[in-house]
Amino acid sequence: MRDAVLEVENVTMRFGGIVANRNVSFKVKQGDITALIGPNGAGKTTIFNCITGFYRASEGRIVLQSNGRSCNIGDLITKPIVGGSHLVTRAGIARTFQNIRLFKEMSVVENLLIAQHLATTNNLLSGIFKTPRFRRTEVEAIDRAYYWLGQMNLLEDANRLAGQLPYGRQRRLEIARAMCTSPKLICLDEPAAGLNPSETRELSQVIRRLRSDHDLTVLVIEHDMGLVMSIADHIVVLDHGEVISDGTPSEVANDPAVIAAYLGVSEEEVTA
Ligand SMILES: Nc1ncnc2c1ncn2[C@@H]1O[C@H](COP(=O)(O)OP(=O)(O)OP(=O)(O)O)[C@@H](O)[C@H]1O
Repeated sequence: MRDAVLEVENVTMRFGGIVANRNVSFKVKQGDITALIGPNGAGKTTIFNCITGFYRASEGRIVLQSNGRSCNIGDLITKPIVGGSHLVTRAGIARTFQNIRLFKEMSVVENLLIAQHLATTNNLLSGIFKTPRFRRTEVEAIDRAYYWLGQMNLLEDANRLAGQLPYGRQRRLEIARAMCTSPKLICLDEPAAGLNPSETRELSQVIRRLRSDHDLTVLVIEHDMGLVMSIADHIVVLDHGEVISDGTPSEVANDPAVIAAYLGVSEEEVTA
């Protein structure tokens, strides 16, 4: 049986009086494509923000297994002085956003180089003196950027401004940018939002290839059920901030609690 690369344990997230997530627990297994689904406002993005270190969970633990070590996400972001979500990226979690967040006035390749600067340990002095290590990491960063442009079929766009790319290409560039940090786990927040059917099919191939060719584990929030059912090995369903179902796609699709949540009726009405 494969190990879990990520364990979310009893996570509760409050914003003042609003409880966005309550006692959420699930595991993401190494090499799986896990989908997080649920109606609008179910708490999916909030749990993503806790996993990727943008929020500190009010209660509970999130643990990533990385290079034989257990990394507690809460500890990484609250580490004195140096703590922050960049340490989560360094530990091996990368993400994309529901609303594309590229540097639109920069070129495509510059977007990929900036992402890698966050993940490297070069400091100001090595930059000023252009040490051999600094030069080597710069060359590696450029090589990695072009490698991922190739993988995402974006090589011809390398020197265009990111904001000028068609929407579907911007989505692929976001994935390339996340992959440039060499993650173990990539978290994709609604990657198919705004894509047409042929772009969505291309995206599902890209996600499958990431897993099969790059030893990657994928956690994806998605509303497009066609995409979810075609790529996911494992689905976790949230409703009103809580996990209401967790299993294989067929288990979840036949779960009365899930059908009720999506139809907005009670579970008894579904089973009646
Ligand atoms: N920063 C915040 N401050 C206050 N309330 C918030 C904040 N972020 C989210 N919420 C609330 O938490 C709940 C869960 O929101 P969240 O965005 O996580 O849901 P979601 O499942 O991602 O929704 P969608 O599918 O519409 O993106 C909602 O009631 C939302 O209004």
